[in-house]
Parts: sequence; structure tokens; C-alpha cells
Amino acid sequence: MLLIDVVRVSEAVTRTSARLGKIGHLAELLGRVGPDEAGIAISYLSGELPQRQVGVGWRTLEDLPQPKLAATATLTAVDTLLSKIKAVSGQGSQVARRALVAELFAGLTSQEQQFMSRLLHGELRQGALDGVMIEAVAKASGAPSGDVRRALTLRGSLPAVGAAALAGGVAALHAFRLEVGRAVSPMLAGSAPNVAAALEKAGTPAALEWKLDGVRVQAHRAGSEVKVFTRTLDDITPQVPELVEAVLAMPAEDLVLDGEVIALRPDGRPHPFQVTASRVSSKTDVARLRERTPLSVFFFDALRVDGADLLDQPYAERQEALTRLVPQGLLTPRLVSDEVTEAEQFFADVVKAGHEGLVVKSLASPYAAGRRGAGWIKVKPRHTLDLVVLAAEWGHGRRQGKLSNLHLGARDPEGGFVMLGKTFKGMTDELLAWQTERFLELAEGPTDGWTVRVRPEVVVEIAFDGVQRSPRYPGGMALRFARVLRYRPDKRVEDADTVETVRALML
Ligand SMILES: Nc1ncnc2c1ncn2[C@@H]1O[C@H](COP(=O)(O)OP(=O)(O)OP(=O)(O)O)[C@@H](O)[C@H]1O
Repeated sequence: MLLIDVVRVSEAVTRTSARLGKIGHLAELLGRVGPDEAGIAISYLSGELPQRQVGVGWRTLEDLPQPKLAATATLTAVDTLLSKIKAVSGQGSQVARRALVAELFAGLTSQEQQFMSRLLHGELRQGALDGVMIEAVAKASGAPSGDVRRALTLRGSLPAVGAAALAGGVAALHAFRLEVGRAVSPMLAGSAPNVAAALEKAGTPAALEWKLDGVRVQAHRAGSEVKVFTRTLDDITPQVPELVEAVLAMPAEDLVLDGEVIALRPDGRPHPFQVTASRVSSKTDVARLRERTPLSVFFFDALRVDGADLLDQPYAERQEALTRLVPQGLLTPRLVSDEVTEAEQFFADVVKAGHEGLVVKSLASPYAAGRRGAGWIKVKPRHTLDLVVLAAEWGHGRRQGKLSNLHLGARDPEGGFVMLGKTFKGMTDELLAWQTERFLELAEGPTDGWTVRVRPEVVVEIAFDGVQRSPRYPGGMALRFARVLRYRPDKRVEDADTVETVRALML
């Protein structure tokens, strides 16, 4: 298939506002693409490269070669060149990479060049499109969309799942199983404003588990080999030797466990989140870092033990498997209770111990991989949301010349964002300087000299006192006393909280 076919469909999808219309355009193309190129087409249309990052910056794309007049580049040819670009590294790599980038762009028309530049910069990435793409794959392959979703949670890659569905239909989708060594999208938690509401949602008795503010980890073991993945399915095995050793010491050779790693101080209280995050992301000198900032491991779920998949088993049974396997000190502290006062006391204790709050879990719920399942509900003393910055206003007075007041949006699962309020609180001078620079880079559209609209790419963690009804904003609700806690460069826009999550917090 030619790249131009994909470019045209991508443009048609952007122009169409109706969901069904978007699905129709995508399904039509997927019905035509051959099995070898289906994965590439789905990647590009989702705004991603199969190679993820290829290391081409703006500088490399400053002066592009003359575009071709006729479109002849095939998806395969483009993909092969991108793989070559990614593979070039080491001495003199800049020059070699530039030459390959020039070769790639010299084969494209100007319409394709524009598409490819935006693709390389991640500007076409839209998490909201995932749902649409799942429906399109279902439509083009004749498989139910539920089957596409399930395979996706087990494989985590829409291009791989989509290509399989298009080639082999339902049967190919059913062949996706939990595999040791291949990361599964982790189950996520919904929210409740307090412990009583969480218990009501989960159904009693429910399990109350400490919510540790560390880094989510999924550990896989096959024989003597262990692999560890993050919430975004990145392999971090070399960075977390403590976890690898803990898993190797367990009496099962075939397992997949879910948990959290966190850096604790000698007195057992947690370090600030950044300390754990930076320890986990540091790749060099791990042995020395480990001495200075050891990681503690807490497991809270078992997805597979000795050949048995537990994903569809109720929480209570998965816990039994977990407690048989994992030493007491490595289990996340928990309490099973059906009493609000007891549960509130447990919540107060965990917060006093310096931790984030609780995750309240329904004893009957299966492991809803990749979903914000109703079976897990988080409760924190301070409400926080991960929101997307939609615009920023120039400050005045001491903040003259700085972009200050942020317009905050929650993700609409149907696409786009719903504005929930503004805040200029919680910003240090350093943060103001950083955000001014960042948002000017992301500025788009006309400005009234006051408000700068920005591409919705930055996720910020906001603390607030509650959600109230408000006719002023399109979602009919607004945050009370919103303030900035920190930016979340570790989160993608697709990971930001949705309007539904916010609605669940309205009292
Ligand atoms: N006992 C626990 N059970 C489940 N998740 C836990 C637990 N303790 C800590 N966590 C962490 O909390 C997260 C669950 O909340 P959620 O699914 O909303 O993720 P999140 O968006 O990263 O939330 P937050 O920013 O509030 O940590 C998990 O991803 C995990 O990292």
C-alpha cells in the first residue's frame, strides 16, 4: 500500500467529527491493506511509529529536500528506512542519520513530507483514537470489538492485535494469552471521595490495601529469567535488582506478579515520589544507587502462578495464590473489612504513616487488565487529578512576562477535552519559568494577546478540595481550589484522568 493512501485517510479522519464516520474511513482502509503492512498502517493512523522513537529531532528536519510530485512510496519502503534510521548510532551517527532522513523525505510528496514530520514529532498521537481504531479493526475483520479489546490488554499493541485480527479473525484474537515475558496492560483504579463511598462501590466486605506512592511494576519469571515492566510496559529489569532477587527467591518458576516498588527511609516512611522515580529510571551505576537508595518491593496481585492464568479468577482467589507464594514482608499491607469505622481508622493510619491512601478492592472482581475497573477504587486524603493543560494566560504584577493561569482539561473518552477550571496556584518561580518556555513551544492557533492556546500534550497533577456543579464550564462541573502539585512528564495525555473520574468525585 502507498503511504499517500494512509495520509489521505488520516486527513479524512481528522476532518470528520462523527465517531462513526471516523470508524468508517479507517475500516475501509484496513479492509484494503495487505497482511504485511497492516501493522504499519494501524501505527501511522494512531500517530505512532512501529519503531516508537527513531531519534530524529527538529534540527534534522529543518531543511527538507525538494518534495516529489508523484506519490510512489510504499509503507514497507518507508518503514524499512525508519528502522535503518533508528539502528544508526555511535560515532558519526549524526551525519549518517541525516543522510537517511534526507533519503526518506526525498521520496515523499509535500503532503507526505508534512505527515511524516508530524508523525516523527508525535504530533499525530491521539490516545482518544484508540477506541475508534478498535472499532475499525473489529468492523474490517468481522470480529466483535470485545475480543479485540481483550487481546489488546494481553498484548498491549494495537498494531499487532489489529494485524492478527485482519489476517485471522476471531480465532487469531483468541490465540492471545497471557504470556510470561510479555507485559500486560495493568489494571487501574477508579476514584471515590472517601472511604465510605469506596466501600459502597466495591461492595462489602472489601479488601483495603495501602496505596504506596511508588512505581508500578509487573514481574515475570520463567525459570531463572526475570523481567520487570512498568505501567507503560517499558522493560526496567536492569534498574531494579532488588525486585529481580525477590522474585528469584520465590518457590515458583513460572509467574506473573503485580506490585509497586518504593524508596523508603530508614524509619519506614516513604521518600518523596521523585526519589523513587529517579532511582527506577537511572540506568548507570545501579549497584551504587542501590546502596544509597534501596527499593522496597510490595506485591498486591498474582496474574499467573505455575502455568495457571488467574486473570479471570476473583480477587480473593488471586490473593490466596499470592500469599502462598510471597513472604509476608513483601505483601502490601491490607485489611478485609465491612465496617466503615474500622476502614476509616485503617485509612487514617496509612496516611499517618506517610503513604498516599488506600485502594479498596472488591473481593469478587477479576483482573480487568488495561481498564480502570470498577473493582479497584482509590481513596486519598487530598484529591488529585492528572489533567491536561489546554491554554495558559499571561500573568501580571510579579508574574509579568510569565505564562501563569493554566486552563485545565479532563480527557473525554469520546475524544477531546473538557475544561474544568483554571489555576495559577502552587507555582514556584522555577516552575513558572519552565512552563512559560514549554507552553510557548506548544502554542497554537490565534491568541488574543492574553490567552495562549497550547497543543494538549502536557499532563499536570492538580490538587483540589472537591468538585462542584458549575454552569460556567462545559462539563457542568468545576474544581474547588485547584492548585498545581507537579508536572507529570512520566504520563502521556492518554493517561490523564477522564471526565468520568471527575464526575465520580462530585459529592
Ligand atoms: N495496593 C495497591 N493496589 C493497586 N495499585 C496500587 C497499590 N498501591 C499503589 N498503587 C499504585 O496506584 C495506582 C492505581 O491508581 P491509578 O490506576 O489511578 O493510577 P495512577 O493514575 O497512576 O494514580 P495515581 O496518580 O493516583 O497514583 C497503580 O498504578 C499503582 O502504581
